[in-house]
Amino acid sequence: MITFENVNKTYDKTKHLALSDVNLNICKGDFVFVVGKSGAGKTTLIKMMLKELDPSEGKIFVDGEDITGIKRRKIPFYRRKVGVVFQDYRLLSDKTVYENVAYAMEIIEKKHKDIKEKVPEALKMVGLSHREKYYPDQLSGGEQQRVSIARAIINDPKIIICDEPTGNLDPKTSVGIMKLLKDINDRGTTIIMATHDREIVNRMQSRVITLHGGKVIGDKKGGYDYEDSHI
Ligand SMILES: Nc1ncnc2c1ncn2[C@@H]1O[C@H](COP(=O)(O)OP(=O)(O)OP(=O)(O)O)[C@@H](O)[C@H]1O
Repeated sequence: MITFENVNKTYDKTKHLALSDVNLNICKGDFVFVVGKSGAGKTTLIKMMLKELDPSEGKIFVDGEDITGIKRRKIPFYRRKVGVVFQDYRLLSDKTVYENVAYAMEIIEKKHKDIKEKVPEALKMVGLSHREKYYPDQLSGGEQQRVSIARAIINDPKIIICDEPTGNLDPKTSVGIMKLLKDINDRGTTIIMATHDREIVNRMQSRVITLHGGKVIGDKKGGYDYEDSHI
């Protein structure tokens, strides 16, 4: 589903490699954590999957397509395959919960009838049917993150990429968000999640890709229990 082949990234030609010879293969339906200390390259890796950054060298394939070669005008079509969840939710403050989720369908010109049918379904899935008419600033952090997850799934992406989705949430709320992401994964959506949260990684016992200094230094199923002292 996602393949990195010999990917290198330098932001500045005179500086070090932000990613160095990264080779990865993520399969359909995987739940993958990307971990590593600050500056390890997690965000760089994620931005490449979103086609916000291109590798300096190497290739990235997503769902059989070489995304390094996609023309600029085709990028919005590529991004429809990928849902995104950020640490800071990124909801539109002047739109209600319903409107925030509906907007993701409106911008790709989905029919009004489909929007009316699908948005309530997505809000039900994330447990927020009763908050449809609320604005983001009337919601807790956990509720705002649920809205952003509803927005991420509304166009049925094959992949959801999460950058520190629990970074602003307390442990109990984080557990609820992880349960929701696991439910979405159980329905067949591939999930890639960058996180610093060891407890969550240990609890999930899923695949963990560890980056250090831009290199993949670990890739195995289990917890965040690397012997490597600098992680
Ligand atoms: N726009 C940029 N220009 C120059 N260097 C950058 C840029 N963005 C990131 N870097 C460098 O690339 C390396 C990897 O950064 P990246 O943001 O991917 O790490 P990260 O693991 O996501 O860190 P964090 O956990 O703090 O978000 C770091 O050395 C960083 O300084």
